[in-house]
Amino acid sequence: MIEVIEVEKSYGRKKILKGISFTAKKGEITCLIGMNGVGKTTVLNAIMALTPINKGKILIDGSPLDKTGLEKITFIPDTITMLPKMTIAEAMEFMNDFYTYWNQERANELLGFFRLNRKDRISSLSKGNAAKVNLMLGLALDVDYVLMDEPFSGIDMFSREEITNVFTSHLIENRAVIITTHEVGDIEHLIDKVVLLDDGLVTKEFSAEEARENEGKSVIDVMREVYQ
Ligand SMILES: Nc1ncnc2c1ncn2[C@@H]1O[C@H](COP(=O)(O)OP(=O)(O)OP(=O)(O)O)[C@@H](O)[C@H]1O
Repeated sequence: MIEVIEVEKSYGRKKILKGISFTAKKGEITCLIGMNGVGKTTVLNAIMALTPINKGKILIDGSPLDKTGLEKITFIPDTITMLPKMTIAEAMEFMNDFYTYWNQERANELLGFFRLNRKDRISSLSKGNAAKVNLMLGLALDVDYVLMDEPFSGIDMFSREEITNVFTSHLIENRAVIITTHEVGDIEHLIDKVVLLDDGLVTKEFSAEEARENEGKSVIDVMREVYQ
């Protein structure tokens, strides 16, 4: 489990996170939802220790973040970080050389799943295919925790569909996934847990299924209540 406990973060004098707490469990997709600029990426960066926090704690499987904890997590940023001149095959080789937990079999399966051509250059990819390569590179690591920053942002409907299909496949099962988004739309049915962020705080953390079954509310219904 990832536990984010009372985390505070300022950039200069601007306080972005004012004491954020939530958990993300294995076998669940946790969705961090909030308007643009609320601090979703900052939360992911804090979990990955890419940005120092001012207060609070982040625990991975009960322990503070250290090198071992970080090796259990993959962070899939919202833009591809591979060199544009690389082919997909070269990007895969790079990941294989760099990461102990790279799983070539899983990478090949993801390539097939997304119908990607390993000879294509990163620079020649459409936005949708670049997003798929990005996901393939992150998901091919055999790690328990997957952080995805806006995986659906700015891509067409069919690519979105293919990407959502990955979430319901065995390629994800048993991992803890944290996704950030500012629009829930067509991923609503995939989400197990919702964490709503507003003005530096978690305004609500709830199970999507419980809201549906107990209150007959969709995630969007709950968001309307909280934000309006
Ligand atoms: N390195 C930085 N230095 C200063 N300010 C920053 C830095 N990174 C982010 N910010 C500011 O912190 C706030 C939160 O940014 P963040 O990217 O975490 O938001 P977000 O919720 O992910 O937004 P979006 O949905 O637009 O991606 C924004 O006001 C942003 O301008």
